[in-house]
Amino acid sequence: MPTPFTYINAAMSIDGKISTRQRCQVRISGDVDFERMDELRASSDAVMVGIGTVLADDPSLTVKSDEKRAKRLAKGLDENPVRIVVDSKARIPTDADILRKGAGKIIIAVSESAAFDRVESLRKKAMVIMTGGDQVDLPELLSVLDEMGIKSLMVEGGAGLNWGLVKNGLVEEIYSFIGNLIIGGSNAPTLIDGDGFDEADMPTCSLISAEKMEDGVLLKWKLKNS
Ligand SMILES: NC(=O)c1ccc[n+]([C@@H]2O[C@H](COP(=O)([O-])OP(=O)(O)OC[C@H]3O[C@@H](n4cnc5c(N)ncnc54)[C@H](O)[C@@H]3O)[C@@H](O)[C@H]2O)c1
Ligand SMILES: Nc1nc(=O)c(N)c(NC[C@H](O)[C@H](O)[C@H](O)COP(=O)(O)O)[nH]1
Repeated sequence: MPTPFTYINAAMSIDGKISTRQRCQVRISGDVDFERMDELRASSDAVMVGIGTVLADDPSLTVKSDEKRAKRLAKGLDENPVRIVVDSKARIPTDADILRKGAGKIIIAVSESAAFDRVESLRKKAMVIMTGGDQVDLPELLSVLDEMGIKSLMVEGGAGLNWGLVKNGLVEEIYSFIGNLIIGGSNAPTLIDGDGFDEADMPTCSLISAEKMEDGVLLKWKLKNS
């Protein structure tokens, strides 16, 4: 089944954490990285996050630069990419920034385990795609997105969604900015959490580039998915 070109973009600490043990947002990267992230958003058909990220960070996932939004409009695109939340149980608050801020299509991906009334109230604010029994079926979801014309998909975390996508062999590239701080804590989320791989199943990557950026480094990896 065809799926979009899917890549993860994240910022992590020296010790691989993407936020604190309390799951509080931490400023890991500086303005240069946020500008790069905005460029990626503007050049992608869609941007996706997990519900954990919405509940922790309340992102809007909009393109921040007026110039980049104008460029998208000039190309006949919406000013923002399609914004997608993977939210198996339809837990997203109706006043989440993603539902309130910015123009363009919003998709909430739920599973059959989501409460009917939650799903119905979300339908008033966003398009709802239902896949999977207890959890969203990520391969099926990505295939539906591809059929809808979404050919490039930027994933902005968090740790659980990143795991689900990598485990299913759906991620082609990972861009991680490593900032100059140490967060620590065995319960702080890392770039990829979940159950973890057995050694025989660990995906390997080839390094696309390593670039010094501010007081950190931007690593770009290509996964060798079988
Ligand atoms: N530094 C960064 O670049 C960055 C970016 C995004 C998020 N974060 C941090 O990550 C943390 C959130 O990560 P998280 O792991 O708690 O939440 P998450 O955003 O990864 O969402 C996880 C949720 O996705 C849902 N899900 C549905 N179907 C799934 C499937 N098939 N596989 C996996 N998940 C599925 C589940 O409900 C799961 O609880 C926050 O602390 C946030 O600040 C950091
Ligand atoms: N590149 C990057 N550097 C960081 O230091 C950091 N903490 C994030 N974290 C990503 C996170 O998901 C943010 O919450 C969204 O980038 C916010 O998105 P909005 O501006 O609300 O659209 N990302």
